[in-house]
Amino acid sequence: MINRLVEKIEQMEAPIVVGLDPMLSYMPKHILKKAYDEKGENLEGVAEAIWQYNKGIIDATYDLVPAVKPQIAMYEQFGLEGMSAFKRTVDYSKEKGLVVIGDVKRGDIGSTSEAYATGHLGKVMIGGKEYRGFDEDFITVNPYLGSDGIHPFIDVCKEEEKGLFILVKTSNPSSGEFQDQLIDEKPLYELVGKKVAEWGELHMGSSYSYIGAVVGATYPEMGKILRKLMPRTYILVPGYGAQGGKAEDLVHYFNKDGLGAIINSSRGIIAAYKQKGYEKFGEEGYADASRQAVIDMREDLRKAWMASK
Ligand SMILES: O=C(O)c1cc(=O)[nH]c(=O)n1[C@@H]1O[C@H](COP(=O)(O)O)[C@@H](O)[C@H]1O
Repeated sequence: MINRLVEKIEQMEAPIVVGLDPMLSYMPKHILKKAYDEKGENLEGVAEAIWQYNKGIIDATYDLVPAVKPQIAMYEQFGLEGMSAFKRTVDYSKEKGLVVIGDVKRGDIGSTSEAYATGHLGKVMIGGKEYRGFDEDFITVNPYLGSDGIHPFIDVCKEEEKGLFILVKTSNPSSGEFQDQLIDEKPLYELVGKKVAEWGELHMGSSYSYIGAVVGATYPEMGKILRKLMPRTYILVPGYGAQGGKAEDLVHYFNKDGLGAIINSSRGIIAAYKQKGYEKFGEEGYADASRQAVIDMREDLRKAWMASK
């Protein structure tokens, strides 16, 4: 799957992931009303609205971007109905040829990680028949429990030709509280980055490993160091746009081949119609606004890359 992701990034000249983090406050009124009229003003109605909203964005952007990243918490908050909107979103995105990164941030003791890996990336056999759970292509994983919490995910990825993005340095303001702590004079995120690179060397696609890393756009100096520490690791970079990450900060997350990083934007794309510069689209045109936001992001990244040469 890492090879397919890299190929799609190259073909589309867009190292961009659309983050599908639907929030009710972004939902255009016409979508909410239609869903409530059909399914009732309840969890089922909300789940229907989420699905319709996502479908509009996927239809408007799938020919421009290689991947989407549905963030499971945004669905989970609406219980089973929300989770079924998550699954519909995963399946539909795959039908449209998108690589799906399930942002699930799992990680536990070995046996529990095994079950998470099966549910999100693998399969179960029941009565001699094969069943798949959420079946994303990649998932995000939290490495804090150590190797035995990570190996079950790697094993399933190897078998299924899928992949991981392991949290190394996160984009949030307090990420340094633990991640920047020094151990033998090295910050923890560097130790984790080294470990991710080691796991990655043993699990390679053609030019990059299918064991990737997450490094936030909001810490560009650390991104630069981590890029060098993990040369063959694909880096998923959240924090562009809404969290303040700028295109010029991101050039060092890429290798000289122009590859090695994929930048996520969630609110900046899916709620573009609410933002300055996109007013002309209005609520009805939210999906067209998201398409325009992808085009603008691609241009922003391209310009910064060219300026760095
Ligand atoms: O794993 C992630 O995707 C992630 C890691 C991180 O360090 N920071 C971070 O913001 N994210 C996710 O990336 C998305 C960022 O959303 P926006 O800030 O709206 O672009 C959310 O889904 C976050 O959960």
